[in-house]
Amino acid sequence: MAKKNKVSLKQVFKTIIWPRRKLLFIGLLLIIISRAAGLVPPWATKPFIDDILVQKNLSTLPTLLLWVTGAILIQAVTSFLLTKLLSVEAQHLISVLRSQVQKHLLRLPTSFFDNQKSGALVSRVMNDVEGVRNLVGTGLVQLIGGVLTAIISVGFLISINPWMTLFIILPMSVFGVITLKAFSYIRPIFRERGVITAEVTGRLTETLNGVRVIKGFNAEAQETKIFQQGVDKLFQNVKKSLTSTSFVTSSGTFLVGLASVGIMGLSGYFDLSPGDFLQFTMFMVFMIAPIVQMSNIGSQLTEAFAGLDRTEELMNITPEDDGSRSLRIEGMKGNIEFKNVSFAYEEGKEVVRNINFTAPSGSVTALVGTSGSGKTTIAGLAASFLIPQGGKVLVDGTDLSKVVLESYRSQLGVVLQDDFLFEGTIRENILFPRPDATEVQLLAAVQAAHVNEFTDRFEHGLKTVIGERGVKLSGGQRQRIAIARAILADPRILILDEATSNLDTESEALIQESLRSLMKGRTTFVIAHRLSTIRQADQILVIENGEIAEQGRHEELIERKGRYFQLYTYQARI
Ligand SMILES: Nc1ncnc2c1ncn2[C@@H]1O[C@H](COP(=O)(O)OP(=O)(O)OP(=O)(O)O)[C@@H](O)[C@H]1O
Repeated sequence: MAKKNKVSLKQVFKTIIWPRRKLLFIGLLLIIISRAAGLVPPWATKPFIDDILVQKNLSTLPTLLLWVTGAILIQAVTSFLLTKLLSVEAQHLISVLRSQVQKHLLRLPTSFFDNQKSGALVSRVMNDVEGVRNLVGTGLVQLIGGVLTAIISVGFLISINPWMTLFIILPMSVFGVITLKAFSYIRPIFRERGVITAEVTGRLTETLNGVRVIKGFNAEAQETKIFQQGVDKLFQNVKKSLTSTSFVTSSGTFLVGLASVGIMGLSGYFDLSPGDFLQFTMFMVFMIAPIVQMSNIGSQLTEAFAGLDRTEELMNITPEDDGSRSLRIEGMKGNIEFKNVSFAYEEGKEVVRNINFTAPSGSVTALVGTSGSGKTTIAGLAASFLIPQGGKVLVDGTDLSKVVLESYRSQLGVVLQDDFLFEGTIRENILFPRPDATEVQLLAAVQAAHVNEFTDRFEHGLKTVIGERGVKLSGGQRQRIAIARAILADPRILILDEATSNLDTESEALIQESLRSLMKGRTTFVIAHRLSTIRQADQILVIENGEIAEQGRHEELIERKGRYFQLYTYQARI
């Protein structure tokens, strides 16, 4: 599972900085040029005041103006290039990282998603990696540039007056220590912010998805309260970090002010010329400004690291196909065998046990039983979504837990109760497992699933857009699209969770027919709710408390007058 991870500087350097060393080097070069040019105006103050203003020696004025103008121009051009080069690369990196995280996420086992809010995961994919903008973007380079400018400015300051320089370096060192302390305090706050944002986003997504239930139970006020608590938590977090960042900024301002007061006093004592005084003050500003700026950039970098910490945590979760699976099943027949299978979601709490049965290639196995008896779990085991803790699931005699998932799942089709359809056209939704299918194959699937019976009535036929921005479909129509999709995918093994919703007789008949086309010739596991499906099944497994209570065909089981007979007789629906 997830390790609590803290991204090390070394790691960041190796994976993010080093691969972009050329670009960052150019950035650094640009920043050096820009900062060097930035030093020209303060340097120019001394000759301007002492020679031109005081001595009235105007001959050097044009040269001086030219120098300053040139320096300003260089600064403008370099800052433009810096943004263009580095910010673009930073944004590119963000998109690469987002894709990597999304890809990793999809490789995680379904059990991972059982315990996560989808909105929270969205936030982790989209927001947590944003921070690298500050690492690769101008942030890091500015930081280095700032340090360089500060160092060069100190050199100039010493050349003007070493004692006065010492006087300003002291408060600045205090400031440096305060800043460092503040950042180590802020980093966990930023990390926590990511967690809170994800939580709040997750809850909000759930609220919006479940708006009918919320309204139905008149629970708006309660949801609002929960959301308010969430955003307040976020606010408290931001407040905490704001307090420390503003403390850093204010202490910076105070110490700078203190240094200026000292310089004023000392310049009288050391008897500086007006030009020297102004030059000193300007260089001082040039030394201090980057240090203050560094505190801002520092907080950006801290944020970046906090986000990367969280991304790293996600990336460290072991994917379901972690390389330990090595067998591929070529030309699958689709014989499935459960051998003494047991499974527990939580340690020590087995929900299915001692499951033994064979589902020969092309047969239909109906799973029936009361709610919570373990039907979905057994289907999940057959679908390779779950791995048995005891016993084996064999596919054509091969242990499924050793099979490369992609090689198995490419032969698997899943049609679930509330099968999800994408926002898009009906055509796209059917083509989604097999985008390269031919028109003939598509239309065959459409006909077999009786989708054309309602799409023919639509103006745009199969190209009708469904979902939020399109036509709303009935439950039965959605099911038929899901069935057409599975027919087109043409899997060897099919997992079917039959919808429980009651349909009118005509739709019911159409769906039955569609399902018949779908199941034909495929090894099917159906969590069955309809008697018509159950009657057709080659074998019925009656599941009770995680075990197979009875097994056989409909007629046999009825004759046996056991558990199945009870279910069949006493319940309107199984
Ligand atoms: N992700 C999970 N984590 C922990 N326990 C789970 C999880 N999913 C199911 N269970 C538990 O496992 C048992 C079997 O659940 P399962 O979903 O397989 O039953 P089912 O027969 O399919 O029920 P239903 O007909 O109501 O869908 C139940 O007691 C359920 O609480």
